[in-house]
Amino acid sequence: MAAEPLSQKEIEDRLRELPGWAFEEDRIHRTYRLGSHVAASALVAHVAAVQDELDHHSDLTLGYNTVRLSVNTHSAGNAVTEADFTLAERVEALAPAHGAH
Ligand SMILES: C[C@H](O)[C@H](O)[C@H]1CNC2=NC(N)=NC(=O)C2=N1
Repeated sequence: MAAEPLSQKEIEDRLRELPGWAFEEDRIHRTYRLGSHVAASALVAHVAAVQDELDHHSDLTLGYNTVRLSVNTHSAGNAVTEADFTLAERVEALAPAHGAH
């Protein structure tokens, strides 16, 4: 199934429902802050499992107490698609249980 790039307006509308997420350079991204490095690592492991489940993978960056996700859809010519927002919503749903904000 070919993923369709979302329009600029669709991206802006979807981002309004996702505080903390932003669009930049053809990607959507968010940085989460956590209470410790181990907590941040646990979030990375959880996100990695969801990404394999969805077969959709962000660039996932672990810092000392931060986790950054940056994603677009390679198969859509590196444009932002519905699949990127599906991943963002899944991560938003699981992040609070890790103490991420
Ligand atoms: C073969 C496999 O389905 C593809 O490589 C998947 C894997 N993860 C992916 N992740 C992202 N972000 N974009 C893709 O197009 C993509 N394609």
